Amino acid sequence: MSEEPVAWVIGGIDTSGGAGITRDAITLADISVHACVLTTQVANQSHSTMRSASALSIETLNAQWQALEIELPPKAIKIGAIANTAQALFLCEHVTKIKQYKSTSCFVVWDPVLVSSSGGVLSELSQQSVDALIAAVDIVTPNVKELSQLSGWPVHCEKSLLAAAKVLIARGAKAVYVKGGHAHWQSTAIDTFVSTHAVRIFQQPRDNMGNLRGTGCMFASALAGFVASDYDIQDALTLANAYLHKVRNASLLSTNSVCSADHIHCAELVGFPLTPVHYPSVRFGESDPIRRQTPMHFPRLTDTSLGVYPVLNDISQLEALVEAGAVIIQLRIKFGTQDDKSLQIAKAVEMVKNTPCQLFINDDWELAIKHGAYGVHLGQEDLETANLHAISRAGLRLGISTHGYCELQRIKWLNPSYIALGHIFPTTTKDMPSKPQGLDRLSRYVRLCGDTPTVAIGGINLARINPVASTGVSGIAVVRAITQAKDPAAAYHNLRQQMSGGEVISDVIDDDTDKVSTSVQHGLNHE
Ligand SMILES: Cc1ncc(COP(=O)(O)OP(=O)(O)O)c(N)n1
Ligand SMILES: Cc1nc(C(=O)O)sc1CCOP(=O)(O)O
Ligand SMILES: [Mg+2]
Repeated sequence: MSEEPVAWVIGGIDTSGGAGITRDAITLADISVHACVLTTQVANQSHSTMRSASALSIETLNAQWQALEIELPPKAIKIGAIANTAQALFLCEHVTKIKQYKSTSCFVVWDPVLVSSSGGVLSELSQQSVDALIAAVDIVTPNVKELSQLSGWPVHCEKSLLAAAKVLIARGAKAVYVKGGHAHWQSTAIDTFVSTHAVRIFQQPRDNMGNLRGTGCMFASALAGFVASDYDIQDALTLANAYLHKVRNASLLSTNSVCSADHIHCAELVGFPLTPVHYPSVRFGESDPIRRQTPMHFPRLTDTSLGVYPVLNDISQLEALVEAGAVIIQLRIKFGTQDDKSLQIAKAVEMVKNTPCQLFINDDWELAIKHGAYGVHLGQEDLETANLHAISRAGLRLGISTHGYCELQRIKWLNPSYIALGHIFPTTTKDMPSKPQGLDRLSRYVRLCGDTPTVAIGGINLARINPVASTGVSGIAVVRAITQAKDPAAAYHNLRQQMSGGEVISDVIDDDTDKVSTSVQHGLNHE
């Protein structure tokens, strides 16, 4: 059996290979996802014309479904062209069932291909079957024209686009992602995600779009593939958007594409998007609070070789760690009155005065300004309420938490002093709504941050610190590994030593960080 996650693609065969399930399978292979293909119809077409299309029977569609269901269950399904109402109702019923009885969840994308990119009408579905399908799947990915057809509303500007997407939500859609590639009113390429509780706007420079076929298929199959690879929906959308941008760039640059005929391009294989240039900038809704004003810049860090970054619950361990040589320390006081916090922050600022230690205050940005701290650390939720201009005007540095591609691409707008990347391993210090990222993702995030210093956080201890350091992060933040140590300064010293090449016992992701840490500590003591 394949080690790769499995995604099913259900749709038409485009005989030219430019779009349809052939293109879906190529896209999934390009991002290391195993594709199972179920055919709804055969569309006899070249890149420029469609001659005819013949639908497969429900029996044949069902036979394909049954052949796969037990042995190759999908983590995600991408549905493309559906030939007729009977097929739409079949898919509705089976998607609903597979989502109900599967122990692992199955994410379903419907790319509502109503007209082929070579100009042919691919399907006419009854309103009832369209509505049922919209409500059965997890996300619908129309372009502007398809959104207008599905919603029955004219779409001619951002406002009407949002209104039409909300019409689909009101009809039972869980989420809609509108591809703005051909939206004539946009000067940049803007894709809009609308769900029952969130709006995300993805923006790319408008490249010369060329005549690349199958981009809708590629986006939706890449989205299914990234969800099958365990990315959450907003990260999968960010990655699929970046993947498409990379495909477009590569395909238009290519001069020897064998598919290039009459200026119609076939997509190049490009693999996982790794470089910042392919990634969209992201806004959390039309009125994202961090976009209230022009792009901001926070002061650079004085020393960017951060090393071990102790995150302390109060000031009791601060002096010892400053003396141990910590280049950066965070005061993260979660309990107590404002008066008590104010007192501790004032004392902390005094304690690091005339030392090289860069002191960050977590959350309490007003107290940090009041007492003249070096910097402030804020999470995504804190950004909704903090006065970023006040922090910037006061000359404080800003560190920001992120937990994946989407948040990372959102906060780049602020040009923070450092970007925190978490949580890398399981942690018991706080409840995390997201999954642990692991080392491979961490390496990729570090690359995406470019010149901005990075900090890894979450479940890092003596056993794990060396592989974390190998990813190239500028700093490694720890809470328990220092605050729960008998001798915090010695723990800091050991972590720093291990970071630069000591023995590594294990790189397992488990929830037993303290045990691993203790066993390595003993190992070092015996040396
Ligand atoms: C270095 C570093 N990274 C992440 C965090 C977490 O910040 P936030 O998401 O605001 O959560 P709280 O710390 O406030 O619980 C951090 N504090 N430091
Ligand atoms: C405070 C915090 N923020 C995280 C994030 O991912 O944003 S993880 C985390 C807890 C880190 O604690 P420990 O080193 O004890 O695992
Ligand atoms: Mg916070």
